[in-house]
Amino acid sequence: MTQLKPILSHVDNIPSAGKFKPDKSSLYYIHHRLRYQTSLPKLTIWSTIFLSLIVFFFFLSPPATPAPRRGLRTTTSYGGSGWESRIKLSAKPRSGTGHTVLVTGAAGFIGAHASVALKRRGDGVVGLDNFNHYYDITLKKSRKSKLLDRAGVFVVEGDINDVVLLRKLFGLVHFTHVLHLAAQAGVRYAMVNPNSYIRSNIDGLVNLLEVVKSSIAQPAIVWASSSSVYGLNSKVSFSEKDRTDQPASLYAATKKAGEEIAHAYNHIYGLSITGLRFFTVYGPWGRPDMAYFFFTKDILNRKQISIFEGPNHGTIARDFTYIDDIVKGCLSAIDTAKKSTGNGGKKKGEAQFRIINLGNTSPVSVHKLVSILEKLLKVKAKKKVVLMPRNGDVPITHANISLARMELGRVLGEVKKTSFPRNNLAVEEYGLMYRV
Ligand SMILES: O=C(O)[C@H]1O[C@H](OP(=O)(O)OP(=O)(O)OC[C@H]2O[C@@H](n3ccc(=O)[nH]c3=O)[C@H](O)[C@@H]2O)[C@H](O)[C@@H](O)[C@@H]1O
Repeated sequence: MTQLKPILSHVDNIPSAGKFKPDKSSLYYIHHRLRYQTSLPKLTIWSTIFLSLIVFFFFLSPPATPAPRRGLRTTTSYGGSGWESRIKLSAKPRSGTGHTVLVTGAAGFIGAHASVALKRRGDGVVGLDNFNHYYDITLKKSRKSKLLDRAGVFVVEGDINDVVLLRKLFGLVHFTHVLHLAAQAGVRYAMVNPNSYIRSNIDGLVNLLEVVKSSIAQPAIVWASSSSVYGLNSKVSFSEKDRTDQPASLYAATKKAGEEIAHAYNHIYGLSITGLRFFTVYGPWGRPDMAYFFFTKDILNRKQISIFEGPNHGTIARDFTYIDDIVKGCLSAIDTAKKSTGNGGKKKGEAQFRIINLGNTSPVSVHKLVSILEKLLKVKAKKKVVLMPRNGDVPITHANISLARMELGRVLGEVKKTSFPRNNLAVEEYGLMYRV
């Protein structure tokens, strides 16, 4: 500051040109000033040429990134009459008695199967999916083009955290139900990317419930919870009455939090909500992060697989549940869901609140899973038995589905006890990955 001040005051005291006998430092200043003044026209010319060149090359070259498509990603570009009419068409049930269902996570494993089943039986369906990169996006795109498009289900590419989009959808269509399956799945990945679980399973859920509760005709909600909420519970089989306050992973904790959040919205706003606790769902078009899927791939590629074991060679087992049974459970939950009692954010009376297990009721050990795969693939697996890492897994899951049988009656009566896998699914799925 002390050095700056004299310099600045000197500059301030420069008189106008001509009446002034410059000292050395003033000369220096004037020299620069003159140079600047004389080079100004030149600078202007060069700048104009330079800018023209930029503009010329900008129009000549192709865009580095594609322009945002209408109705996708950015909230400002949603809409357009074409986009809206496709949504309305997809939302239209075949008959007056059909439901109109918004399926979130429609390009996901369970979402795609459930959307197609709803559409095929005559319900109106609009899908919503953010096509994130948790696993190979080509699989999601293939589910869309080969299952959903063919069945006539329009999928909006967007996020459940996008409130503007959600409001737009609820303004366009009077959904009778929301089948909320969009979530960050996977037990072990929660240690890699914990925030994605909060974003999808907590923030996303709350955003959706906020929009649903404010809508004029509140739809009933059926959503995906998880068997993982039983956590460290050691009592089998798992009944809905058992404790669920000891999650073993952040994933499980977010699903449990979801159940509590759902209860609050049911209590305050009269939203009809059914949470389905899915037990390790498998089948065609399944998720590549699940053991049956990557075991198949690795066995075929002669790569070593790790089989988890508990302490003292304890068996690790899962109540693997076939996708068709889960889809039946979802549809039945929709059919038996009572209407929400509120509208526009106001509760008019008590509303239905359910939490229901959906599982096969016959746990299969990981060893058994691998031996079934070996038999089907006709390849001996390179197995390495390792102590189950403490990264969210639990030793065993086993569903008690008495409540499902009671509540979902008609449809779940058909759930058969299946041997695992019911057919050559894992192999089919592997083939599928290579066709996409
Ligand atoms: O039912 C559920 O609630 C959960 O089911 C699955 O989670 P998980 O049962 O862990 O399914 P996989 O990841 O396919 O694992 C199946 C079995 O293989 C075991 N495993 C996994 C990976 C591995 O390398 N080795 C191994 O032995 C696991 O411990 C587990 O017993 C899903 O990934 C979750 O999204 C879902 O919520």
